[in-house]
Amino acid sequence: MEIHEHIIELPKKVYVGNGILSKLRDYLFQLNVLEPVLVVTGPNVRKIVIDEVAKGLNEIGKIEFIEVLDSSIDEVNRVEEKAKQLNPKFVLGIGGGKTIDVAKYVAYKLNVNFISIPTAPSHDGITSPFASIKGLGKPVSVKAKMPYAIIADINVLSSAPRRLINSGIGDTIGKLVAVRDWKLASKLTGEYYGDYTASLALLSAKHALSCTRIIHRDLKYSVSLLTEALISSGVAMGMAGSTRPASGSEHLFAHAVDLLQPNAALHGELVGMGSIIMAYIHGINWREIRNALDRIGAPTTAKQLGIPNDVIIKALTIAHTIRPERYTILGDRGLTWASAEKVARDTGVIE
Ligand SMILES: NC(=O)C1=CN([C@@H]2O[C@H](COP(=O)(O)OP(=O)(O)OC[C@H]3O[C@@H](n4cnc5c(N)ncnc54)[C@H](OP(=O)(O)O)[C@@H]3O)[C@@H](O)[C@H]2O)C=CC1
Ligand SMILES: O=C(CO)COP(=O)(O)O
Ligand SMILES: [Zn+2]
Repeated sequence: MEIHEHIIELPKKVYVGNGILSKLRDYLFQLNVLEPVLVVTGPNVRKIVIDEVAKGLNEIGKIEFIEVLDSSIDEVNRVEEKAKQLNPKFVLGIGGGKTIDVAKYVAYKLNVNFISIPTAPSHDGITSPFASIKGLGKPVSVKAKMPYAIIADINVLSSAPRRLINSGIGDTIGKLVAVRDWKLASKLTGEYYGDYTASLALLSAKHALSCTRIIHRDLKYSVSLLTEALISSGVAMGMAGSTRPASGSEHLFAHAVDLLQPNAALHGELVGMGSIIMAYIHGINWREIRNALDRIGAPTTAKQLGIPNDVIIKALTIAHTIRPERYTILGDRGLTWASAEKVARDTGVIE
């Protein structure tokens, strides 16, 4: 068997627990965080966590905050300009996926340490060495910095709006399809398939499925399970050196919808919906995925998201063009309009 040559990137420390943001100061000392520090956050998040964060950062020394509105290259450039003036030793990203991506990408460009402090369990970029930046020419993620450390406060994460929590479940359930696509590609094209990283991604998906059964009675425990699943999916990406274990045809559908109708839905919501359709095409248990998403109130129909049927069908017909180098069940030619309409109707995604 040929040995695949690769570099494994992993975070140095991962702190997970209830109310641990109050110990931010201690963690930063443990991590030898040196000033100046640039804190990248978002306008909503800043209001929610600012007091706790400010307390923790008080004794560090020179700190500056910057708020980002989206994960566009323009926002990256703005944060980078600020960073160049400050010359930070550490960049902290505090917020949802977009904020973390911008912070992570700027830290990568300037080669400074990055600490990931998620405030919503909505995506697996919490730990991955990749960032989704809009305006770089492709709707998919690019190489960025593996977080030096992650501080995941379950109190904060479980207080996030339920829609964001559900979205993280959708992003994670997507791995059931992504791993299928990867295995298929390895059989058809000879692409390297990493058994270990694929298993890790699948394990995350299985735990996300369990979350859908227990979240009604134990939100905090479910969010802690989900957070670990998101972290280990990110670790799978770091080990694989690519997002392959975590992103297949279900993500291509999500990226395609995002291109056709930007901001129509959260990333994980579209991934969840894409997973239903792609599982159907793979011939695996798509009903289990749909039922799991229904159970938690995550969207399983285009109507729930206010997305017109034509957008869903068009997205399915262009999904294979989004990342042609990554083979999936959609093949090289993708779906015709008629077959896209049929799969979307058969799965109940469109009426
Ligand atoms: N790098 C990677 O490997 C991955 C990247 N992604 C990317 O992540 C992004 C999706 O992230 P997602 O988090 O879903 O969306 P956003 O980052 O857009 O966050 C959605 C909203 O939630 C708010 N928010 C965050 N935390 C809280 C909280 N605790 N309470 C109240 N509001 C909160 C944010 O506020 P505010 O306005 O303050 O930001 C924002 O308005 C996509 O761009 C996707 O491509 C997804 C998966 C993997
Ligand atoms: O969202 C991701 C993993 O959940 C990253 O996927 P992409 O590489 O397709 O952007
Ligand atoms: Zn994703």
